[in-house]
Amino acid sequence: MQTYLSPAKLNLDLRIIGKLPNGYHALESIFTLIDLYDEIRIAPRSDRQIILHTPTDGVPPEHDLTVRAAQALQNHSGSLNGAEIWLNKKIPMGGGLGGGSSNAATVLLALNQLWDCQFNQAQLIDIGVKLGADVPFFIFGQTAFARGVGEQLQPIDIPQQYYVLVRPDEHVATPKIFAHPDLPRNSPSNPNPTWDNLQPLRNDMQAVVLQDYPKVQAAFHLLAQHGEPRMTGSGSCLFLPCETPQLAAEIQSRLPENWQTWCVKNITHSPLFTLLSNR
Ligand SMILES: C[C@@](CO)(OP(=O)(O)O)[C@H](O)COP(=O)(O)OP(=O)(O)OC[C@H]1O[C@@H](n2ccc(N)nc2=O)[C@H](O)[C@@H]1O
Ligand SMILES: Nc1ncnc2c1ncn2[C@@H]1O[C@H](COP(=O)(O)OP(=O)(O)O)[C@@H](O)[C@H]1O
Repeated sequence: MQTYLSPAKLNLDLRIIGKLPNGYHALESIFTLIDLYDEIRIAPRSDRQIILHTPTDGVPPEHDLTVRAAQALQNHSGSLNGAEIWLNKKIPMGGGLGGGSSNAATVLLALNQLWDCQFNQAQLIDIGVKLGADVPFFIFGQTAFARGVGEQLQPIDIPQQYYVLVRPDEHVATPKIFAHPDLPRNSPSNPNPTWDNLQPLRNDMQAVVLQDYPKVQAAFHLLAQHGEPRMTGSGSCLFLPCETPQLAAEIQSRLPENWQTWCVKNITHSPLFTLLSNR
């Protein structure tokens, strides 16, 4: 049985450029993968049952994005197969790291191969976006500039970076931030995005989160003593870019011991990239 690594993401830059007809916000964002992974083992079954052997606290198995992704693929392909799934979660949930979306993308890519569905990348993205706005990026599987709600993707070159990643002890409700009256919603669109012309990088959701969540603000100010931290997605995780892994480790060692912290780096491609033979 194969083990698949399901990576986390950071939004290195995130701008809100307007609203879409369906009320969702139109975003432009640099997404990168980082080397913090959940592990997923999958064994195909010859009946249609989908069994998650390792439910996560607080997530009923039928709501788990691994199960929902497998069911979505069954529905779209008409496959008569099923799957047994084991999920070892290491990516904190609800922190803007996209773990659930990554798990969904991993299951779609793996079962597309194991069930021989032969969907190409664009077809899997169409199936995936209905499970969550970040799923298309994880199927795309490489550093990307995203538009729309995150489903229009193009590759973008970015430098190798190391990050101190911090999970403040606070849960930020994404819908509340998108509905916030003070959220900026009119950043100009960038027709030709590059790493250089997007400087200085920013996250349009950050100011309202810092304003409303004191623990995120406190973590931000402490990290700011060592560099220029930013928030990923709608938070609450913060990352501090560092030029070397040594510097990241040294800064991490000076942070309060009761904080949840990691030293991570960006990776150019997902470990799942090779599963898409039919790009
Ligand atoms: C902000 C981002 C950036 O990567 O990441 P996360 O913080 O979730 O990791 C995503 O766009 C998060 O998209 P997604 O994960 O699908 O958001 P959900 O929690 O499902 O959205 C909750 C609610 O936020 C609003 N919403 C969401 C996305 C969007 N582009 N515009 C919106 O207005 C909608 O009202 C939606 O019902
Ligand atoms: N396999 C899964 N892993 C993580 N979260 C999941 C999963 N399945 C369902 N969820 C739900 O999705 C929510 C968002 O999770 P996640 O993608 O990790 O965070 P975020 O959207 O902040 O990046 C979780 O709070 C949880 O309720």
